[in-house]
Amino acid sequence: MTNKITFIGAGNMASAIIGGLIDSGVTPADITATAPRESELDTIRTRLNIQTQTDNNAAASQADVLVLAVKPQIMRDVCEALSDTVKQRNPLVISIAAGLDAATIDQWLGGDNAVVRCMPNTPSLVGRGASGLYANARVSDAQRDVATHLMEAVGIVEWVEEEALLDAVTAVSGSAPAYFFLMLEAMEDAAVKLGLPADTARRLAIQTALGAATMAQQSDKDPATLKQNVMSPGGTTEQAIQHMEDAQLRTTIADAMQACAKRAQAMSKELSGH
Ligand SMILES: NC(=O)C1=CN([C@@H]2O[C@H](COP(=O)(O)OP(=O)(O)OC[C@H]3O[C@@H](n4cnc5c(N)ncnc54)[C@H](O)[C@@H]3O)[C@@H](O)[C@H]2O)C=CC1
Ligand SMILES: O=C(O)[C@@H]1CCC=N1
Repeated sequence: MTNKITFIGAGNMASAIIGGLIDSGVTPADITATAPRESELDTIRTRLNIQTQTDNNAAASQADVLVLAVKPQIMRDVCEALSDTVKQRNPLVISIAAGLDAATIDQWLGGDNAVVRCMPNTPSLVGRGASGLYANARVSDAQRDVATHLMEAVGIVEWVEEEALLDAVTAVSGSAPAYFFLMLEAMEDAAVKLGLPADTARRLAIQTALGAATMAQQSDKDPATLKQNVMSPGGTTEQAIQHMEDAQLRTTIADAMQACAKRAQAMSKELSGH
């Protein structure tokens, strides 16, 4: 990819994506990241050998792709201050901010922009991310490919054709690393109650999660079948799964994901002001 890419914001998500891009062969000199403080930029420049800037407009004036990676609460100020530069340069804009719709980002940037909205997740930090992407009508097929390439540097990419579906993406992948971390916490606690040392329990639970996810990814069998394959009739797993079913774990998960998607919708209204 020969495009010049500018990241507005150089925090966790931006540095994860930049690291992935460099690993996938993008020339570090083609990447610029911005942040208000030199001290933060020093770290990322030394580590990744990219260009850095404290002036967002100077960085955006070079960009073919402009990735907006600041917190949603400051996005309005950041976008409005970039609007003149963006009008002149006309880059592909990719926003990774949670809860801000493409039309709002476009409006804050002055209108008529090609905007891709992306919902990534934190496993992007280790190259195992899952991102949902939505493009507004101004995004060309070539620009879609650029956005796909960019986010595939840190994981898998799934496009949605209706923006509202990004709320479902938030529920199933954006927020979902936390569900699995909760499961790991609970399993470790329970194993300690059964007598195992905490560090042993943690290692076993983490490896099991990794193994189960890898099997689910590599097998041609669906998760229900893989689950059934662990459950010997009259055996131990059957007892555990029956307990989870009786306790309505599926309903709990469905309700939690509904609450997550609902909050994504509400955040969008709060942040965009409509
Ligand atoms: N952490 C997560 O699980 C997910 C985060 N996101 C989104 O990613 C975005 C970034 O999140 P993180 O990287 O976790 O945050 P972070 O706090 O690590 O990074 C934010 C960056 O913005 C910089 N910044 C602050 N003011 C700025 C300004 N005026 N101009 C330029 N840069 C400025 C900060 O110095 C920092 O480098 C957020 O919009 C968040 O909603 C999306 C999905 C998942
Ligand atoms: O909890 C949040 O609001 C953000 C969005 C997805 C993950 N973290």
